[in-house]
Amino acid sequence: MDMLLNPLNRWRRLRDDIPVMPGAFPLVGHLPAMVCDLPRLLRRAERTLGSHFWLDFGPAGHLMTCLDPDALALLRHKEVSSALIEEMAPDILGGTLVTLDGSAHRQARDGIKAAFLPRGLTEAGIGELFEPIIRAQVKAWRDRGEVAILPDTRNLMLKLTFSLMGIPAQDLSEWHRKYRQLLQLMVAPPINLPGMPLRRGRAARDWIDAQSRQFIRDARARAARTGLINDMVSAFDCSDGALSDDVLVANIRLLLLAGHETSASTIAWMVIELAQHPELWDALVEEAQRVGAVPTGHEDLAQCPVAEALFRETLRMHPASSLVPRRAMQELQLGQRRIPAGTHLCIPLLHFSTSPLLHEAPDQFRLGRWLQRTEPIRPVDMLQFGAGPHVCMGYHLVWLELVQFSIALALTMQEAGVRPRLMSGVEKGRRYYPTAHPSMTVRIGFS
Ligand code: HEM
Repeated sequence: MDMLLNPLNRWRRLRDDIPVMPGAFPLVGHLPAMVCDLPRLLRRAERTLGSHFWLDFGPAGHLMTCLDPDALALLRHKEVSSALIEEMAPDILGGTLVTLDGSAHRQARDGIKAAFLPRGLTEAGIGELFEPIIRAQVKAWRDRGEVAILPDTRNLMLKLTFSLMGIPAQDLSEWHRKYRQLLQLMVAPPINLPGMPLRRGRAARDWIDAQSRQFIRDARARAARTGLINDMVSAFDCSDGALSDDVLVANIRLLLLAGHETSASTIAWMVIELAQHPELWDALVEEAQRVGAVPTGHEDLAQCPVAEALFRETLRMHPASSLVPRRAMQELQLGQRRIPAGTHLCIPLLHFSTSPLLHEAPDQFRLGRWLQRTEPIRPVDMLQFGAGPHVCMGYHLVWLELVQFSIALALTMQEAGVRPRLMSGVEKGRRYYPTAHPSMTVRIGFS
């Protein structure tokens, strides 16, 4: 960690009476430590400064980070705005519904949300659409015998996301490259020169948006085609000009991005955990053999409690969205502190997801905490998806695809008499921000 903090920035300062975490670098602030070892940064800040402190997000400025569980209530607070997200990532998320508040947000969300609820997913036959794609991917892994897991789950998620949206899966490797460049904008230094991440990221955003405009034109030309883009275009065209094509393009960009990185990382972690816990693999195989086929409808998911527990525990231990930004619109009480109006806030989902205040033995990967519970899932049990008006729209979709994936993996590998095995270390190279994911080099063998 010491290497990731600036040794020349040691003095303690206060802003609005709240301590600023020392160790920020010029231009990039605490971003190096946030990207490479966020848990340790948060632990150190808590130990030395208490539950409220400022982190320096480089170009995005300082965000007041709160480790008191009261911070979770900010996600539902009427006087807390999401507009800060647009200021922090204008090139990636500008104009998307995740940055809007109040009725503007509701209007944009209403146009899409039904398609992501269990009924919408079932009516559109998403489970049936995904099943052969997932099956083909795990069969390819079985045949190859060993894979670099994250690049492969990203590839799988891109295929699934494209099929969901109704986009033909062409140029997947080019899309991957553009995604990586786009995401770099979240941590890019503000230097707009050729070859720099900022310049490359903006070019990637323009490329992705140009593709989306073409998809929209195609959807309008062939209105009978199915897929989410078609539904979105129809909903937007019915809004009598209230919603422009720019909004549509921005929200397609959001959906392509939101559904890709986060789910790919979660699936990769799921396989890594299965490779590290042979007893969990055995329990999953037993369940897969009992159900006998990959489930396709939401109503079938209840038959797969082990796979569901695996989905929930993987996300609890490895939440893909680690930090959520907000702005206080008026003075707020947060834990023991008064927070002035206008304060930029950071809600560390990663911290709460693995907090002993919310979970017994939080560092242990235990399916039992889900399998043995008798009460229904509460919002705090799925905080990895946020909460309140902006709660993730992809929750039911991710649940479906992760259960489908784990059952398909267990059936395919069991038939071949093999199981997943970890072929490399997992700690080196893992990342926590802007999205959390395992190292690109983690390898899994099937033998
Ligand atoms: C493991 C996978 C995923 C995780 C951990 C995750 C996490 C999150 C979180 C934390 C938020 C709230 C952001 C905020 O409050 O500022 C969010 C919002 C959102 N997510 Fe997800 N997400 C996942 C997958 C997906 C998928 C598959 C889709 C769709 C294809 C999706 C679509 C969205 C959208 C559209 C929003 C914005 C909702 C709004 O602002 O009203 N997500 N997600």
